[in-house]
Amino acid sequence: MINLENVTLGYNGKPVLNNVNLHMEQGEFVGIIGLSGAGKSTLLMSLIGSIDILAGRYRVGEYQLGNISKKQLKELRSRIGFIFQGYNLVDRLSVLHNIMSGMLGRMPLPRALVKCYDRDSLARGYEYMQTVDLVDVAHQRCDALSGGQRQRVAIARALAQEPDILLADEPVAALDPRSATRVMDILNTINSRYGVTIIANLHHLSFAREYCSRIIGIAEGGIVFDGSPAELAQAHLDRIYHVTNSARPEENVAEVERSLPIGGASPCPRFNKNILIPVKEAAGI
Ligand SMILES: Nc1ncnc2c1ncn2[C@@H]1O[C@H](COP(=O)(O)OP(=O)(O)OP(=O)(O)O)[C@@H](O)[C@H]1O
Repeated sequence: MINLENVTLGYNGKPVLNNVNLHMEQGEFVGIIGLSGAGKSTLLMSLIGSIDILAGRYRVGEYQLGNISKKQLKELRSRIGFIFQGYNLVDRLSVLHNIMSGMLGRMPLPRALVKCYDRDSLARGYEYMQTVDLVDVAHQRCDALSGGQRQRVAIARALAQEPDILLADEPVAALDPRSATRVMDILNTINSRYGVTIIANLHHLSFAREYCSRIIGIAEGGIVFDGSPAELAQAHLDRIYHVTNSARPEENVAEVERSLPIGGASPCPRFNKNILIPVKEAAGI
C-alpha cells in the first residue's frame, strides 16, 4: 500500500511536484504519463526514498518516508525492484548470473559473498528466466544481447528480488515496437502472476491505455489526472501534453514535439536518455 497526503517533492528545497494526494493498493498496474520534465521520474524515485519530501505524509507499506532510518530504507528498497533505462547489467556475466544476482540482497552475507545459491533459488531463477523468455540464451554474456533482451534480463533480475513493487522508468522508450510490446506483455504477466504492483513511466500513451489499470497524468507541477484508461478523455490529454487549442492544428503538434526529448539528451541530469518517441501518438493527437 502506498499513501501520499499533501506531499510536495523537490530538489534542494525547490518543489517539483506539489500537494500530491495518491493512494495505491497492492497489485495495481499504474502508468505515469506527462511531458518531459513534468516530474514522472521524480515521483517514481520518491518511492524508494531518493527524493526530498518538502511537505506532507508519505507512506510506502509500513514505512513512513521522510522520517525513515537508514536500516528501514534499506529494507524498503529490498522490497522494491527498479528497472532503469540503461539496464544496469553486468555485461561480462551471463544472463542467468545477472538474474540470480537479484537474490543476493536477501541472502545471508557469507553465502552472498561467494554467490552460493541453493537449489530452490536456482529453480526460481530458472522460472523468472522462463517468464521473460530468455532460457535459450541463459549462458550468453549480457553484452552480446539486443536492447530488448537486456531489458528482459533487467526485469527478471528485479523479479528475482521478489519485490512487492516494480518501478520502471520508461521501460520501452528505447525499444522497437515489437520488443516494446514484448516487454509490456512481460510486465503484465508479472503483475497478474505474482501480484507485483507495477508503476511505469510511459512515453507511449497507447501502451498506457492498453496495459495499465490506472493512469496518472502529471502536468503543472502536480497530478492532473488519476483514473482508468477509459476515463482518460481528450481534455485531460490536452492538459497533460499542454495542447492549448482544442482544434489541435499542426502548430500544436509542433508545440508538443518541441517539448518532448526527441533524439536529444534528457534535461534530467540523472539519466542521459536518448530516445525517439512517436510524437503524435505520445500526445494522443
Ligand atoms: N537531480 C536533480 N536536481 C535538480 N533538479 C532536478 C533533478 N532531477 C530532475 N530535476 C528537475 O525536476 C523536474 C522534473 O524532472 P523529472 O526527471 O522528474 O521529469 P520527467 O517527467 O521524468 O522527465 P523525462 O520524461 O525527461 O524523464 C525537471 O525540471 C528537472 O530538471
